[in-house]
Amino acid sequence: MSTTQTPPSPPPRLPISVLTGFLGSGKTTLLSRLIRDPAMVRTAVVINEFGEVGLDHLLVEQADENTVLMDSGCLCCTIRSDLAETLRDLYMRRMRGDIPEFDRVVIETTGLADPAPILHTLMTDPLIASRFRLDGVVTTIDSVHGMKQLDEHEESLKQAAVADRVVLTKTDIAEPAAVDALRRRLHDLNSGAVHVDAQKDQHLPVLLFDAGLYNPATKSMDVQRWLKAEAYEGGHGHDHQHDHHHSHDHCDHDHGHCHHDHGDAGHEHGHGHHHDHGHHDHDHAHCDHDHGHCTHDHGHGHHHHDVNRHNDKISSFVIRAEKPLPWDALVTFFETVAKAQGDNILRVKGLLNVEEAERPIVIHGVQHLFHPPVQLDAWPTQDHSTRIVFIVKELSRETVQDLFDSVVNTKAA
Ligand SMILES: Nc1nc2c(ncn2[C@@H]2O[C@H](COP(=O)(O)OP(=O)(O)OP(=O)(O)O)[C@@H](O)[C@H]2O)c(=O)[nH]1
Repeated sequence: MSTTQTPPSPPPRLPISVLTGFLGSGKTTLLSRLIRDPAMVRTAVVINEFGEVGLDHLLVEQADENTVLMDSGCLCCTIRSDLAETLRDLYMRRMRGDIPEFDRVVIETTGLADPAPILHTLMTDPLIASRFRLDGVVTTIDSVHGMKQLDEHEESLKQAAVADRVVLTKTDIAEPAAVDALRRRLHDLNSGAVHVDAQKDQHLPVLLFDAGLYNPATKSMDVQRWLKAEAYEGGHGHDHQHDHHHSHDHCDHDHGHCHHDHGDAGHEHGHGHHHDHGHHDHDHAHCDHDHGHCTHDHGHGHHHHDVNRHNDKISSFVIRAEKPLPWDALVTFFETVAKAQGDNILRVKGLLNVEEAERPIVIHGVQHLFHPPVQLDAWPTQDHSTRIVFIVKELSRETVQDLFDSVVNTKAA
């Protein structure tokens, strides 16, 4: 057989990272740092306006009025009429050779954007979905105002809830106790996200990108790193292992808090400092609550997302089943949950043990839309249970679990 008979394989889909975050939370500041970084070579960054990232002295070449090349090798382009058109256009110009080849895209969203429709576009527009894949959502959170924004703006909550990477900004000007309280709240909202500190962390491109299922470092599907079911179930130990160097001390810090809360909280309150801003009083209230809650978690080995200490409408949990499940039943479950609760489901990620399949199956959904399932080569660990992570709004774990039990009938398992 000659190799010429092999049909050409489709070009690999380019990873897209969506950068979101509330108004003024530091997206542009983060981007202007990123585009100067040599590790951003062969990255196309879609920004709202050139002016805001201060490109002038870094500019190497202007490809056209919408696109410039930086001396870091990063390509910057401004958004055209809408995101879908911008991406299609970018891809075509890359194909034609009008602009340098790029291997990755980063998209800046506007501060008030609900990320779900953006993720929707990426998944449903046929031309986009066949050429790009969502690598991950990066969300900037303002350490000074973030707590208040989470309280008052649902978009801010959603942005934090769907994040794969949470970037805490302005930690240089926020009270350490407020930053800690914010970290704990973010951990409760979405415990699988890796936390990055915009002020302290170096090597941002490495920390922020390659959050998806495919791990370019190992050239394989890294489902453990991506799914992080243990983190959503409150299993702290596992998370550390799989966060590897990316999460380093911040994530340790997060988790450490739940263990050391008593001491830390005592310390924070004992000092009675920083009542200079109104919102700090507010933070303290959160801290008090945190303190008690963590005791509860550890004392009972309880899943801490069930009771949301902030009354956030958003929560995350894992549905788990030990025995292999019939594919039909799983499909019915996903269809039913999507139909009944699609608007309340922000993200679903799952590793499935399917009766009819020899190997594990991975699914990934945003609201009522699901990516085509992917079959892995092997189970990542000895644990062959089905684990489905749900990040939801105004939807209880019981509702989803009941539906799962009634459709998939695992109660006896
Ligand atoms: N001290 C400090 N200031 C920061 C940090 N990050 C951002 N800022 C400042 O916060 C303000 C808002 O930052 P931007 O980067 O413009 O925020 P943005 O999210 O792009 O804002 P919008 O485009 O309005 O949504 C600017 O004055 C920044 O200089 C940080 O880590 N520390």
